[in-house]
Amino acid sequence: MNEMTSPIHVTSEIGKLKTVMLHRPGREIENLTPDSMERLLFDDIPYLPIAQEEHDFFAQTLRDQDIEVLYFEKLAAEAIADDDVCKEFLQRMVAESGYVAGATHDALVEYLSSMDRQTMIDKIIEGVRSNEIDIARPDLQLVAENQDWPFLMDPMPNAYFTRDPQAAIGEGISINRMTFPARQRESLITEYIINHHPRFAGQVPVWRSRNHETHIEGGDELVLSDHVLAIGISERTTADAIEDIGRHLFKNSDYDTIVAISIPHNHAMMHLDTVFTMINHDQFTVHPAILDENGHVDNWIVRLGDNGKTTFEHHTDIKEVLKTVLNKSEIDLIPTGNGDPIVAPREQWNDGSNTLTIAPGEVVTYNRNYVSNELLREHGILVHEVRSSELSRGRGGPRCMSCPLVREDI
Ligand SMILES: NC(=[NH2+])NCCC[C@H](N)C(=O)O
Repeated sequence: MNEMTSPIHVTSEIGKLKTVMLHRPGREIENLTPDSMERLLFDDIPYLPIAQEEHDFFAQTLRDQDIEVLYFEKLAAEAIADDDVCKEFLQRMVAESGYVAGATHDALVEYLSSMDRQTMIDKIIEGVRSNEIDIARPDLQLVAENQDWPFLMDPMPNAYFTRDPQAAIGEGISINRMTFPARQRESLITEYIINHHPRFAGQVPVWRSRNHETHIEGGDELVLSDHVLAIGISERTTADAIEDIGRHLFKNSDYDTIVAISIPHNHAMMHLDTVFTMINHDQFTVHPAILDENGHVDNWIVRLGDNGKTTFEHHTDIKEVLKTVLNKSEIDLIPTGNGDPIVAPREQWNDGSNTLTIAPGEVVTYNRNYVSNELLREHGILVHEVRSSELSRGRGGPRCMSCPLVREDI
């Protein structure tokens, strides 16, 4: 199958983007509080109406480039159109929210079942407050555990970072086991979209499902070419998960090489794509803080050896590794914030390295990172800037906020 017939087709980070999945931030954002935001992986509370304006501007910027924009929440509502599928989905969603059976479980299922499909999905993402439903005979869980917590079902404020719960690779997808409870239910929604939405059902190989103990997130999964991936070993992605997805890809797809890159395990750099992105055939952005004084970073080339086992080779010179695996004579690594000791960390914090490439040498970035943007232009890149005051408070930029589903081959 090729990009014309397959619902998913992503053989690079840079091929002309044709179809992308976004989520428009909704009332889940207004369910953040100072007490919950850290656990919900936010550093501040965005002002929703402006965040939505900014997000609409982002979506329109993509549409203006002839990119088809699909919305996660809409696909989800369509995926559960069938009554039995919807029932099963609700059962699993409420269970993963902490209620396997009992009065609270029953009340939540009944409450959500009374809504039309779109309202139901929006509500699940928004979260359900304790005072929204009357539970006549509370169960032990409600009485003993939920006293001080205002939610029966937690909001999913990170849903607008559609990059992470899944990643399109070739004609297939990885449906990700997320690291933190704050995000784990997002990929349950993905699972229903892939298994039940008519656009995808039965047509998309799943390279790795969310039924795993070790985790991997889309922000760490970079598709460098039609046979090479780069995957971050990070706060969110374990080496075990990388080898696991490698075993499946090496056997069942054209992918034969993974460059596993070790990055610091911290909140500012939670995924590889916050410090390293591909923007052209031979150009990358890189945050200088992941490199040592020689410009090196620990990385391993993972391949398939004899007898179905993976092999790995340790390297440090990432430039040389990229030249080898991509078969290029030169690689241009463009430092975030021009490598300045103040500008680089400041702009990285607001996703100055998190570029979404929409065609070779053409990217979408946040307008606030003006030093990095200027530098990209000096390196010959065409930059579309989008508004970023409120969206950036969730620690994600244009790459995090988008899940490419179809790109042209390069
Ligand atoms: N691909 C990315 N870098 N995504 C950023 C996600 C940010 C989100 N608040 C989280 O911590 O999960």
